Amino acid sequence: MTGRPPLPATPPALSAPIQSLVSFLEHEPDPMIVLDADHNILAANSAYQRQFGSALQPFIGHKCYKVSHHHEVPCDQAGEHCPMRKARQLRGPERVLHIHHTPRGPEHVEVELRPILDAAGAITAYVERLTTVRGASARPSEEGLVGRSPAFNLALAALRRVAPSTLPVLLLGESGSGKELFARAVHETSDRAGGPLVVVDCSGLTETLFESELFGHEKGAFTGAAARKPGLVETAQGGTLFLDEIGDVPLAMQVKLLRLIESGTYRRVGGVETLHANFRLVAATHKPLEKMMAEGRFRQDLYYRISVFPIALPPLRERAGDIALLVDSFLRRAGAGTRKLTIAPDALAQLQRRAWPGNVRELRNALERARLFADDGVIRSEHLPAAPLGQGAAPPAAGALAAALPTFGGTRGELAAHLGISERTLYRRLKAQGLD
Ligand SMILES: Nc1ncnc2c1ncn2[C@@H]1O[C@H](COP(=O)(O)OP(=O)(O)OP(=O)(O)O)[C@@H](O)[C@H]1O
Repeated sequence: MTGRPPLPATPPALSAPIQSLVSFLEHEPDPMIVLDADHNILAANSAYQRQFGSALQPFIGHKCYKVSHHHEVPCDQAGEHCPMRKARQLRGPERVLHIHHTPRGPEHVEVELRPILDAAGAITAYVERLTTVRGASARPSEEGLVGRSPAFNLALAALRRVAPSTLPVLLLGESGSGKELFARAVHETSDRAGGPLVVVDCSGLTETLFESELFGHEKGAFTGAAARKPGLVETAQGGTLFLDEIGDVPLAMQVKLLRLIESGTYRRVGGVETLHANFRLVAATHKPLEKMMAEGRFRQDLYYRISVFPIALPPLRERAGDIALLVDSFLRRAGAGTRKLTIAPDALAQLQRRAWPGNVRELRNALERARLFADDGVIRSEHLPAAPLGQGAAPPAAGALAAALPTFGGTRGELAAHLGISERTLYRRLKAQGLD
């Protein structure tokens, strides 16, 4: 009746309780495996065989770290977190985010490991449930978030923890580091994914505009209000409200925002009716909110409301290991439907050395530009924008300064201008490099 493929041959040593466990797991829709305390895979259910099984890589009787990571030693000896070790200590479940080798290539996989205890309380086996993470890709992808560096994985793991809850999320990161993409991923991984995601760019909105955009207005509320207009809070009903650049909300509006978040109610501009809001809040900023709070530029009560679950998004220079993956993804996106674009190794190396103050957005723009010059479909060094002098990644910048100093005939002020940095920065860098 099940129509499922039979369980694979299991080692004869399986005890009766473990055998019952295996047949129980067979009816689970998620991929699951049973492991012994020595990391050996004893059995796998059909869902696992469908998603992760491969004729080229047998798994029964093999070590989990060998199958999933191609490691020769357990994960904690290869620089990763081993959930088995923690589950053994806790004698309870442990969940981690790993990158696994799969028949499709590397994938972000959430691993939950549970120890199975016998009547005497001894651990007899472990059950591992694997959930493929959607919305973030560890291999080149034509859409969404891509990344697999430790810094990126940390932010992704935090996102996976918070997304299913109703807690507000605060995304902290430099411009172009992916805050909006992360906000989308929070929404899409939450149980509000079927509802709307409403993005509000708080920068550049005056007080009055902010209020009428957010809360809407009644007909005749102000000159030009010819009809009633619903606000973005109303549009976000049942979904997620993403307040981008929340650090730019004027002080006078911060108190209205606080009231909205605290009471869950609001009024349209010019209206008397109290409306009930129903949204999950995600906010983002590149500004130092704590410092602004200390200076009285950001309300403390609002800060504590929105910062329940902060996620720091790494700047691109802290995840240079992802540059090749991002480049590959953007070239696929740019070349979709037309010709295939590739990049020469030295051009890629050049991109990997850059500091990228504009982060992923700047990298994407550099490639967009470069492809217009790549007549034969290969992006080469000469197609890339020249790195601003003194602004590359640390080693070349240091080199640029040391090289410029003896040959530069002008004053220090002129040298600073030539390098595109302030005189103060120049002095600081000279001092740091012992060149002063
Ligand atoms: N991890 C990532 N994978 C793929 N693309 C990314 C990633 N991070 C950012 N991008 C791309 O970089 C660009 C900038 O990202 P995004 O708009 O999310 O940044 P931001 O931090 O919100 O920027 P800003 O603060 O300027 O609004 C977008 O085109 C986005 O698709």
